[in-house]
Amino acid sequence: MAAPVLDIDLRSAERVPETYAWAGRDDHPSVDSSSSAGRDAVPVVDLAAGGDPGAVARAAEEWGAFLLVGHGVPAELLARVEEQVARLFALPAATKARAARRPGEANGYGRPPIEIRFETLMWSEGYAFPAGDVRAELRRVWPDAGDDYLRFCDVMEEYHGEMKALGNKLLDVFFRALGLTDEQIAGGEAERRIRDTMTATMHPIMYPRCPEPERALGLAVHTDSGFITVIMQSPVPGLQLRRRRPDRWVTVPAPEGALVVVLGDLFQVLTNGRFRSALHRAVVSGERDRISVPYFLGPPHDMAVAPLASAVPPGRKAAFRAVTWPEYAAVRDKARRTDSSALTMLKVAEEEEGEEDGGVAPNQGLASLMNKGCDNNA
Ligand SMILES: C=C1C[C@]23C[C@@]1(O)CC[C@H]2[C@@]12CCC[C@@](C)(C(=O)O1)[C@H]2[C@@H]3C(=O)O
Ligand SMILES: O=C(O)CCC(=O)C(=O)O
Ligand SMILES: [Fe+2]
Repeated sequence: MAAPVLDIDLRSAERVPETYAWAGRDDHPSVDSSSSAGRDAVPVVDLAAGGDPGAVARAAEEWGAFLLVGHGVPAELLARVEEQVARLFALPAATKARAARRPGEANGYGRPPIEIRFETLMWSEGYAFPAGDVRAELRRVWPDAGDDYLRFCDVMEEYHGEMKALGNKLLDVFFRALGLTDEQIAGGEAERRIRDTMTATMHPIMYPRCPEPERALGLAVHTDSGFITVIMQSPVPGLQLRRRRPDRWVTVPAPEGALVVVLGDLFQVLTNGRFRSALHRAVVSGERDRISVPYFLGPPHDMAVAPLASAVPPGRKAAFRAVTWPEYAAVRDKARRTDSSALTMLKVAEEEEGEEDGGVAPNQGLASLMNKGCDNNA
C-alpha cells in the first residue's frame, strides 16, 4: 500500500501544528471587496456583453485579475466539476498516494508544487494533470477504470471542452484590450501561433476546513507562471489578491457561477509588461472545505515567449527577453535564491509604466514580499 503523501490528515486535525503555522500571515490586513468605497472592488468582466476592451485593459493593467461573468459555462457543469473533485479528494490517503507526484514531475497528486519554496506547510492538497489527457493520468488513482473513474473523466473532459473554447475567447478579448485590430488578431503570425498551440493544465485543490484558519495558509503568495489562469471556486471565499499602497490582501468574492481570471508571468512578458501578473494566495475557512479548480493556459514547452511586436509601442524596445516555460521555471528558481523575481531577471528594457497607487505588487522577490517569520528566505 502506498504511504500517505500528507504527514497528517488535515480533515481530522483538531489543531494547526507548528509546521503549518504562518507567522507573518497577517502582517498586511485582509480586506474584502466592498471596503474602501470601491477602491478594493475586484473588477468584474461580463463576457455576455462582449468583454468591454477598455474594462478588460484596466483590470489587466491594474489588478492582473478579474471576476468573469457571462462566460457561458453552465452553472450545473461547474457544480458537477466541484462534486467530482470533492469525491477525488475524499478518497483514502493510500489511494491518492498511488498517484503521488514524483520529484521533478509536473503531474500527479500532492502538496502544491510551490511548497519547495517555503519551509512552512500549506493547508491543502492538489492534483495536477494535462486537461486534455485526464484518462491516462487518473488511471493511477483508479487502475480498474471503474464507474468512479469514468464519471470523473467524463465530467473533466466536458469541462475541458468548455474551458478550451473560453480560453480562446479570452485570448481574443485580451488581444482586443491591447488595442490589436481584428486583422492583427486573425492574421498576426505570433497571435495565431499562440491561439493554435496553447496548452492547458488542471490543478484542482482542496482546502479542508481548518480548526485555526487564522494561523494557516492554503496556498502561499505567488504569481502563476503561464499566460492565463481561469479559476472555478466553491462559493467559499479564500483567494486573495495582493494590493499596494497601502499593502493589503483583497479577498475575491465567490458568487455562484462566476469564474476568476488571473494573469501569469508569461502573459506579462507577452504583453511587454502592459498586462501584469497578479500576486495572490489562498486562505482557508474555519467552517467549510473550499475547492478551487484552476485551469492553467500557457505556451507549449518548446515555444519561446517574447513580447508581441504589436504590444511594443513604436520607438520602444521589447522589455523582456524571449523565454520558454521551462526556462522561466529555472529563472524563477534562481531568482528565489537571490530574492529577485523571475520577471526582473528576464527584463532587458523598461516596461511601460504600471499603476502607481493601489496597483499590483511590483516585480520583487517573494522573500521581501513576505515578512520575517515567513521563512522563505532560502
Ligand atoms: C501548469 C502549472 C502551473 C503550476 C505548475 C503546473 O505545472 C501545475 C500546478 C500549478 C501550480 C498551482 C499552485 C501554484 C503554482 C505556482 C504551483 O506551484 O503549482 C502553480 C504553477 C505555476 O503557475 O507555475
Ligand atoms: O485557490 C484558489 O482560488 C487559487 C489557486 C491558485 O492560485 C493556484 O492554483 O495557482
Ligand atoms: Fe495561483
